[in-house]
Formats: sequence, C-alpha cells, structure tokens
Amino acid sequence: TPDDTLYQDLGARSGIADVVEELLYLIVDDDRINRQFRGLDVASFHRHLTDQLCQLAGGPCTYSGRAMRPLHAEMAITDTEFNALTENLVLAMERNGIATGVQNRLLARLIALYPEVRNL
Ligand code: HEM
Repeated sequence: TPDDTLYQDLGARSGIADVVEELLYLIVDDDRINRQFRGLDVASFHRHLTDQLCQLAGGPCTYSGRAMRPLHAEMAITDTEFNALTENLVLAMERNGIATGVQNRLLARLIALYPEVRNL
C-alpha cells in the first residue's frame, strides 16, 4: 500500500481543496503575481491544482491538467514570483490549521517541480 500519511495529515481531498480555495483568494489580492492569473478558469485551476497536490501527497487522485513545463514556460516566472506563490500557499495552509511540519512536508515535495515551473 502506498504511503498516504501526508495526504491524511492535510485533511484528505477536501482539506486540500479548502487550502487551494484560500490560495486563490490570496492570489487575487497579491499584486506581485495576480497579473499572471488574469482570465483564469478558476474552477478548472482549482480542480487541477487540488488533484495535483492530492497526488503529490500520496492520495488517491490523478492529475489531469496540462504538463507543468510548457504551461508555465510562457509566463517566464521569476524567483520572486515563485516565492510569492509559495508564501501564499503557506499562509493558505496556516489559515486552514495545517501544522507547520505538515506544511513543510508538502513544500519538500513541491520543490521537485521548481525546475519545470521556472523552465530551467
Ligand atoms: C511549485 C509551484 C507550482 C505548481 C505546483 C503549479 C501548478 C499549477 C497547476 C496544477 C496548474 C493548472 C494546470 C491546468 O489546469 O492544466 C497551474 C496553472 C497556472 N499556474 Fe502554476 N504552479 C506553480 C507555480 C506557479 C507560479 C509561481 C505562477 C505565477 C506566479 C503560476 C502561474 C500559473 C497560472 C497563471 C496558471 C493558469 C494558466 C492557465 O490556465 O492558462 N504557477 N499551475
């Protein structure tokens, strides 16, 4: 059986969906990055990011969105923008009562996607 401890600690798919919803509110209010998200299909983004985080955390989800590298390449995302989004994700988890250690376990898995998102 796959290790789904992190998925469970994040509150399963509904807990992750709540974090992603909060993240969306924070993005809209963040002038460092919101211009990148103009015209976003909110429902589709919410579903895809929730599935991706769920899968990364060892949960029973399958990411069905676009590939990370081509999708983000055209945005020419800077380190500052990457860090701003990460900061918002941490705050979104904080607001949903996710413990710091659990937050860091998710961030550790997400950082593996850094080269793809930055197109390095
Ligand atoms: C580890 C970091 C990141 C991950 C895991 C990630 C993940 C994702 C995922 C799963 C989607 C949805 C793809 C789809 O619906 O097909 C997406 C879309 C998007 N991401 Fe990221 N992302 C990251 C970093 C960033 C950063 C730093 C920015 C900009 C500041 C950004 C901007 C966007 C935008 C604007 C879209 C929507 C594109 C569209 O629908 O046309 N992402 N991202």
